[in-house]
Amino acid sequence: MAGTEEEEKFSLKEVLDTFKLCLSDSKEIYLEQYVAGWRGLVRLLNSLGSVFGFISSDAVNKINILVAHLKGENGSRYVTVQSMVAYELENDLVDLSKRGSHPESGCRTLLRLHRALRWLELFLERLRTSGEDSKTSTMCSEAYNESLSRHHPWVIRKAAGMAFCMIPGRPAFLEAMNVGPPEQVVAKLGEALPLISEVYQITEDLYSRHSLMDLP
Ligand SMILES: CCCCCCCCCCCCC/C=C/[C@@H](O)[C@H](COP(=O)(O)O)NC(=O)CCCCCCCCCCCCCCC
Repeated sequence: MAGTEEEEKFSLKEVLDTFKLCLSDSKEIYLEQYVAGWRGLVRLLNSLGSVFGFISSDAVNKINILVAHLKGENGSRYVTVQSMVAYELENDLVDLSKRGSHPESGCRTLLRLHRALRWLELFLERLRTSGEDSKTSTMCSEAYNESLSRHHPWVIRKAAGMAFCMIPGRPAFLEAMNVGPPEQVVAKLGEALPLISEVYQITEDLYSRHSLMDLP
């Protein structure tokens, strides 16, 4: 379900900028910018080929759920991830142990993207430190096995494994980031990663403080 916006050219710089804007001075995470960061990543994924469509459409689906909360009548409670968690928990809007009347809570939806952000962090760190001959597909599946895979059933793991084999090689992948020559991409990744890690860690701490790590 790639809309025109998703089809625009991806630039790593732009994703970096939105993740930068994500954090308030008091380290709260603005949901609108978080979602914008994900939109940028979806654009890159779409530009890599239609075999990744099942992955990007799940991400888009989750992005859209969060946008609907943001634009909904209680949108003001969804301005930051912290305010969203507080609001949904205070008002019993989260299915905590099994799926029930809140299958699209902001908390459970964001948790899926949050787990994927860990994959991204691990993958980009491998990419950043990799040599010219390293295989992107190996980096991708190693990062996946260390993170997201434990949350996915066998059939998704299988499909993801097949998709990883279709990832372009390192030179083409770096080029797809639209930053410039490989050294510049590596430098940009060096800037992007601490930010992504910080956003990940803040969410992780928030979710574990509220025992939200296993939301169904
Ligand atoms: C570059 C290759 C991209 C590989 C992406 C690696 C992640 C593989 C994830 C496979 C997910 C398959 C789709 C289905 C997932 C859902 O079952 C599952 C659970 O949802 P549910 O509880 O609502 O049922 N959903 C999820 O875990 C969320 C997955 C979201 C994946 C977003 C991945 C976006 C990746 C963007 C890559 C961009 C490359 C970065 C370079 C700067």
